Amino acid sequence: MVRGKIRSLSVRDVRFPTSREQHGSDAMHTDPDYSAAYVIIETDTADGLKGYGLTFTLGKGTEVVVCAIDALSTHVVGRDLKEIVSNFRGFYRQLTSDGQLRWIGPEKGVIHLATSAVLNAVWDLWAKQEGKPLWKLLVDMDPKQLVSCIDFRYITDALTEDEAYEILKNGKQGQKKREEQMLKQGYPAYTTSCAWLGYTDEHLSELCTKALKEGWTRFKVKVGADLSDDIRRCKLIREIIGPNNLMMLDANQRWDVQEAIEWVTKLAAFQPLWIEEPTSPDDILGHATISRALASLGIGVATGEQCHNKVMFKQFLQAKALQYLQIDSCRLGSVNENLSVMLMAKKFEIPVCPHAGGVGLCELVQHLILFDYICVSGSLENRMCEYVDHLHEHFKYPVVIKNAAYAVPQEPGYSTEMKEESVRQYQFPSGQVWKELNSEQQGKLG
Ligand SMILES: C[C@H](O)[C@@H](O)[C@@H](O)[C@H](O)C(=O)O
Ligand SMILES: [Mg+2]
Repeated sequence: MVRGKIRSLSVRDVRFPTSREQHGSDAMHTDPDYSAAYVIIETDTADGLKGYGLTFTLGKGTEVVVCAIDALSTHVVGRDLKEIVSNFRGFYRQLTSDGQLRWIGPEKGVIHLATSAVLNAVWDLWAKQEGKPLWKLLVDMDPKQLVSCIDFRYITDALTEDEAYEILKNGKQGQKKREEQMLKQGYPAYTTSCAWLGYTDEHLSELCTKALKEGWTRFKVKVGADLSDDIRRCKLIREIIGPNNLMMLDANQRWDVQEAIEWVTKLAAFQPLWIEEPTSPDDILGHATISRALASLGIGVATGEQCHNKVMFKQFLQAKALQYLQIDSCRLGSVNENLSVMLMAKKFEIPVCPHAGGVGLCELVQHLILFDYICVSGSLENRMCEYVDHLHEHFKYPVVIKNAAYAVPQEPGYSTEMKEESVRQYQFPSGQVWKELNSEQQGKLG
């Protein structure tokens, strides 16, 4: 049973020097240090359970998010957990409507990433207190209660509370069977680990060959910086993976609208399933234009990792501007806002294929996509969840991949807890790893 008053909220700046080996590199983020603003909430109960939450960031951005989390903590500390979850919509509204802080959002950018980290910690704690993994907490919840976690303000023209309730009620049909199926076979995944933009051809060939042997059948390739490089790399990968496996492309917002159409048309011969983030993540009509232009080539548009809230997703759906919707567990306002987006996607019949990777994103989003399959979409058609093979060793309950699918997590909580030793080592700038990198740098300079 949910219990206790929140006694403290602390936040740490944890960074991993992934840029040194070009892990995570793409056409716009050439030196990403995968990082997390990592939140811990403690209660006054004697059970010792804590809530862990995070949001994914890159290097320097983390310190700004940490400040925003500190600023939000006044809404959390001193609050009764039962009171929060029994009016979760109200609590969400309170966090996102702070009369002063909303000016630096609202519901977007740094302040929204901070909101997500805080709420992720609350969901983790709630699931732990119930003794269930988060996906199971959601699956077992009554549709009325699920709906009560969602703030419908700004989306009722696309999805009303009654419609959301209907979708969830209908989703009950066959739920047990789908849950068992997931426990047996896991949720299908694709890999992005083989073809970061900064990898050499040799390295990506090695990684692709190895991934194929491990049973991967779906591969994402970074593109967008140089057309002749893209043609060479896509050709190489298509040759390795063969004609029947899936290839997806990701340009990370590099192009203008017309440029995107022309560039992707030149890559069409390699039969990509989608082009991800072809242009600015805010350009809904631009994405719609690209979608229309590429439809006859059989290439869809995917986006969402930097789609900052449910209003944006609503418009993407209304404008038919995406064919694959990529929710993100840490960019949207936690489970609450992700629920609303999954339900809108169901109504508009668009498959949800979550963004993952980074640090912790796979750990978190696996819970959401399991819920989506079991209770909302009920379908695996055109659906898969991203997987990236980095930094899982720092989590207490890391994701498990079996036969290119996410094995269903069993431990109570949202899989957000990091190993204390990792947090200590990688905390910026005082952790041992950063101290050593810093003195190495000083040595080079001196
Ligand atoms: C900077 C990051 O690694 C991004 O390149 C990454 O999130 C990527 O867009 C993805 O789809 O996984
Ligand atoms: Mg991407």
